[in-house]
Amino acid sequence: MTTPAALNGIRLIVSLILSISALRDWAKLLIIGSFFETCRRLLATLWSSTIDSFFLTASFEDYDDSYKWMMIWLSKQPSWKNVRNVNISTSERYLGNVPRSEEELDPSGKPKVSYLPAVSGSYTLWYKYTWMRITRISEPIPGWGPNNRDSLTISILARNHDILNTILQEAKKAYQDAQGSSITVYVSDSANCWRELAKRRKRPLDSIILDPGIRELVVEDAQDFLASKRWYAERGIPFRRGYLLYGAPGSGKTSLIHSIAGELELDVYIISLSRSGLDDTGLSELISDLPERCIALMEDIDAALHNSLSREDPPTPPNKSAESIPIPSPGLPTHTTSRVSLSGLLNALDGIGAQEGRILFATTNKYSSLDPALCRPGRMDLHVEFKLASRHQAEELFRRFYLPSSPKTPADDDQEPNSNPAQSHPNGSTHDGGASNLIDLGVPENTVDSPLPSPSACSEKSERVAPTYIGTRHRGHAPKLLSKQLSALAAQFASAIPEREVSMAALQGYLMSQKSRPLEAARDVSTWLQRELATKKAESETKS
Ligand SMILES: Nc1ncnc2c1ncn2[C@@H]1O[C@H](COP(=O)(O)OP(=O)(O)OP(=O)(O)O)[C@@H](O)[C@H]1O
Repeated sequence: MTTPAALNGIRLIVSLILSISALRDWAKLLIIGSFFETCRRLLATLWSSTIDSFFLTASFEDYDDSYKWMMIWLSKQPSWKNVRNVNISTSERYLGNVPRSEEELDPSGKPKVSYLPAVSGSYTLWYKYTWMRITRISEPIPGWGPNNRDSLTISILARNHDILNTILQEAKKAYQDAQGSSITVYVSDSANCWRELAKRRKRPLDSIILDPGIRELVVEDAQDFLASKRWYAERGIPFRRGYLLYGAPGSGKTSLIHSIAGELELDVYIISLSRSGLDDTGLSELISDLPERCIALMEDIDAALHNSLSREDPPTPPNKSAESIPIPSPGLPTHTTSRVSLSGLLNALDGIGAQEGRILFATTNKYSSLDPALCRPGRMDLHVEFKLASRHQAEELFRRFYLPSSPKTPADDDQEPNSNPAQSHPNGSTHDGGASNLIDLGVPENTVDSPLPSPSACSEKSERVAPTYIGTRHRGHAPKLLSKQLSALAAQFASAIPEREVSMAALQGYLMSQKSRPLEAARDVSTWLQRELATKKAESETKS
């Protein structure tokens, strides 16, 4: 209870304080200030709740695919082109590395410029009679040095989510349409996280020329597997499938896997067992982070075995620095200090089965050197052998290589001027009247490029100094051949190829050297072949 004496005391103190004029002024200031601050806060709350009820705000972070959707969508907006202060970009990075369609490329094949929101810029845009504000912010990521994280914020003057949903659907579709023609390839980084390496155009399956039935065997098996999820679940069998493609180098193993990925619309995750710093735990992490439907690819698994895998955890090699260990396969890290053990790999492969719908592809050139435990069903269910080129493959490769890329005109079928290329003029022009312009190789006789000219061969007997080079030059396009001519040339080419002696990659390399000269390609293949086989023999003698 407050006694009257205490009340009198308080009253006395207050009147004493108020009697000091400065204190009185401060009190007034305090009250007025508080009043205005309260009003300001009220107004701010009112404003933000008004904004919230009229505006929709959505944020997109650059680590999420939706950011790429929006960037693509924005770059395609007609009204966006009128915006001032934009970033001009020809880089694929901001647009998710999606391959551009033909309309988005300039005549030289380079991407046309894209207008992108400038960093720290705000823009207003009209879309379907709706006003919106777009802000792009770039902020440093703490602890990641100069790396920045981008985000895009879109505020739309709308009461409900319909317009945002429409934009998102449209943006996603634009992205997927662009992606429809490509597959994404991922690799793991040193922190054992998957990161996008590249987008690759889908390779048509029929461009992989194998012995009859092989391509269909693998593709149909994979298709059937993906469609059998329930079958596996009902029987309690882990929903997994492993393919081991083995055989000659350059026979199309990797190409087939990428092509199948395109056919099945699956992304490819490259697991490099020989990656520096990778150990059993890291491998399990990587595998458990794979998405539900994808292709996990382990290339040259024998090289990884040879270099880094053992039954037990391998000891650190004495007196041998990580840098001195050779690289097992191209495109992968240059040095290996991988500490993956075979048992770790086997466990990880079984772990793959625990996840739904993953397909594992492994390739090797040394089938016999693989541990039987690795190859057993359940880990590698289907083993497919890839051999050196057969005559059939050589013929098909030739046919595809010189197939005209422009659409076939009816005139091609109507005019069949000279179906026997052996009768054509040595320089490639035919002598049959009206259709002679269909084949005009435009090269003088005896000007066949050597596929791998020695530097000295390239630089000799020329008055002006000829460029010195190794490799084959890329020259123009082949003349248009009629289908009969193409078949005859392909047969002539294939008849010179011995069964299973050279790889498809070597044949492709030879045809590249004759890119615009199909007649010479068929005519001179024997000469090239002799050289090729002699080189191979010399190489194998050096090895043994
Ligand atoms: N069967 C084939 N059909 C079409 N092209 C082929 C075929 N085999 C190889 N090639 C061509 O040869 C090149 C190398 O092929 P790829 O990398 O697929 O061979 P690989 O068997 O995986 O070789 P490696 O075992 O050395 O990795 C590619 O450019 C590919 O186009």
